[in-house]
This record gives sequence, C-alpha cells and structure tokens, in this order.
Amino acid sequence: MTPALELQQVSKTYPPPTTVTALSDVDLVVRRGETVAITGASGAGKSTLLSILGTLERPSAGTVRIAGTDTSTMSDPQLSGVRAWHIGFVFQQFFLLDHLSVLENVATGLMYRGLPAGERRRRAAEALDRVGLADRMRHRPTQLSGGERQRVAIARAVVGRPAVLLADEPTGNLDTANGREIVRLLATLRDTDEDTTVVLITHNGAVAEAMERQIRLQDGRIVDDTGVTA
Ligand SMILES: Nc1ncnc2c1ncn2[C@@H]1O[C@H](COP(=O)(O)OP(=O)(O)OP(=O)(O)O)[C@@H](O)[C@H]1O
Repeated sequence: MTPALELQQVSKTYPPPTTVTALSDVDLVVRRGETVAITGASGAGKSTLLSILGTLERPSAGTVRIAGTDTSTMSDPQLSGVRAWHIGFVFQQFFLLDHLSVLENVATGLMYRGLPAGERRRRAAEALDRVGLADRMRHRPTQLSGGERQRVAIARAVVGRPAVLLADEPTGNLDTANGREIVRLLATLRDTDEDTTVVLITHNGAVAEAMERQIRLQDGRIVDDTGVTA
C-alpha cells in the first residue's frame, strides 16, 4: 500500500543569518494507520521534521511525498489544499479562538472544504461528540479546562477526517492524567477512523511508549527507529 508519508534524503537548512541545518539526509517512511512518536533533545529537529511532514515548511533538499504524491513541484496554494484535505494539526498551545464558541472553533477545521455553514456545524458537532465534548459546544474555550481545550483542538484537527494527524507536544501543557486521556483519545481516533496515521512529538517517555513506533532524532538525523528492522 502507498505509504502515508515518505521522506527521501530530506535536509533543511534555515536561510541566513542563522544558516542552521535542522535536518540532514532524513529518510522516513510512515505507513498508513501507524502511530509514531518523534523524540529527541531540544533543538534536535523534531518540530522542523513535523513541519516538513505537514508541508508547512519546504525542505532545502530531498523529496516529500504525501499519500504517494510528490509535493516538491506543488505551488503554495496546492500545498494549502493538501493540508486542508489530508492533514490535521494539533499543537501544545491549543490555538483556539477565544471569541468563538467551541462548536465554531471546530467548524473552522472545515473552512477550506467548500461546505455550507450548516454542514460544517453538523460535522463539528459530530467531531465534538467523538471527543466526548458534546455537552460543551456552546461554551467558549476560556470556560474549559486544559484537557478539554486540547480535545477541542483535536476535534478541529480531525473534523475533516484527514489521513494524517500531526501533533507537536499535544500533552506538553497538561498534567499526567489529562495527558493520558489525550493519548487514549488519539489512539481511539486511530482505531475508529479508517487508517488515520498519527505522528506526534513528545518529551514524555510514557506518551512515546503509547505509540507503536518511536523515532529518535539527534542533531537533525534519525538515530533510533523502532519501525526499522535490521
Ligand atoms: N525558523 C527558524 N530559523 C532558523 N533556525 C531555526 C528555525 N526553526 C528552528 N531553527 C533551528 O533549527 C534547529 C532545530 O529546531 P527544531 O525546532 O526543529 O528542534 P526541536 O527538536 O523541535 O526542539 P524543541 O524540543 O526545543 O522544540 C534548532 O537549532 C533551531 O534553533
């Protein structure tokens, strides 16, 4: 089957004045439905790798394929389209819009799908039900706990049923119990949605262990990968 994500000889050097090489010659194949943790010290290149997998950043060299399609020749609007249809993002800081209701926040995840507002709201309500927040739809994000806010962010990320969910430290702002809930939720979404691929960055060993595969970065290179058999 076509891999969900494929990097071939990917390097990323940020432009001057910094000229930092954040990734060097990374080869990575993520199969559909895999759950993957990316670990490594601060500055190892984890966020850069996630941004490249999510087409938010372009590599300086190498090839990025999303569901088999080479993204290197795509224009910025085409890449936006790939993100809107295929990729969901979750961040440590939630990034919810406080002036909108929880339901409206989740509906923004369908903004670029060309759906009528009523349909966006219907699907948003369904996604909130899946993350166990059906009774919080009319709340504002500021009226929710940290764990609940992250569940709203996850609902927004998966409302369009993307093939890939990318999460940068999704449990980083949560206590252990709430972090565990979020990891359990991500696993459930993978099991109930068809073949959703989950790639997350974490500094937390227990969160990493909850994923099927662990990849460790050091100085911009993959130094350990439990998904690769010798
Ligand atoms: N926009 C940028 N411009 C220049 N250098 C950058 C930029 N973003 C990241 N870097 C550098 O690239 C390297 C890798 O950064 P990255 O954020 O990918 O690491 P990380 O493993 O996610 O770190 P952390 O765990 O601290 O978030 C670091 O040396 C960082 O300073």
